[in-house]
Amino acid sequence: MSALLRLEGVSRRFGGLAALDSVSLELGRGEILGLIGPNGAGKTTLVNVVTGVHTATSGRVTFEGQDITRLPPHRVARLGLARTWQIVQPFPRMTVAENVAAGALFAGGAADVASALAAARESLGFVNLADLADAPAATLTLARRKRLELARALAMKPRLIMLDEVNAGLNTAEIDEALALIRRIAAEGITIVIIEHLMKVVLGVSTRIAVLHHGRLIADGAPQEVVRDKEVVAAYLGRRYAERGAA
Ligand SMILES: Nc1ncnc2c1ncn2[C@@H]1O[C@H](COP(=O)(O)OP(=O)(O)OP(=O)(O)O)[C@@H](O)[C@H]1O
Repeated sequence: MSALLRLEGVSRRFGGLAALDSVSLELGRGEILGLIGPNGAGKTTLVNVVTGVHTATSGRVTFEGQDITRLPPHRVARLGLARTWQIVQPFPRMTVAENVAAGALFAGGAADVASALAAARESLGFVNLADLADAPAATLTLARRKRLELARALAMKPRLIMLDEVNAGLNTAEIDEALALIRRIAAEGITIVIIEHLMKVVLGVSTRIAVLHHGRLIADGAPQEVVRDKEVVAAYLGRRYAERGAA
């Protein structure tokens, strides 16, 4: 089966810093890839390079066999590749539904405003925010703004969704809800890349884990193998986590 997303030797430099250093990675349809690594490892940069926010300094990115390395964000979105942003910034005066509809229009998933608003209400229902559809986005709590962000990405009708720390700052009950929601997204047939620091979430949903460290891919494989990998433990998880995990 051909890969849905493929990165071949992708590097991205910012001045003298290699935020991504020759990363090669393949993602198959239906996978849930947990992308982990320390702060500054290059995770968000990888999402930015794939979604056209930044252009790779070298290397190649293909989506469903099409070269997307130099496409701008709206063209990437129109191919069915949606993402969430780590820092959630909805248009504050627009309603929750209007914010989500804007995403559907951006990605070309809706032909006009009325169908974009219909798609928005559907995805707000999916993330359990339907009752706040007509509230101004500025009134939402952080946890709800994160769900709005997810709804906005889902309204684009993506085949692949890249989730950048959608669960940061949630409490235990909210984390369980988030896990259930990610599984429901996967059950819709949407392939997922999830950047996440909460290992409970990463291990709870990922079918595979990839680890970045200083812009390099240092591990990529089955979750239980990756979390025992010596380099991953040294760079990110720490010995205490590994001992707890093994126990
Ligand atoms: N636009 C930019 N200009 C300059 N440097 C950047 C830019 N974006 C990212 N970087 C740098 O690239 C490196 C990788 O950053 P990135 O945000 O991708 O890491 P991350 O793994 O997502 O980190 P975190 O877990 O803290 O979100 C960091 O050193 C960061 O400072």
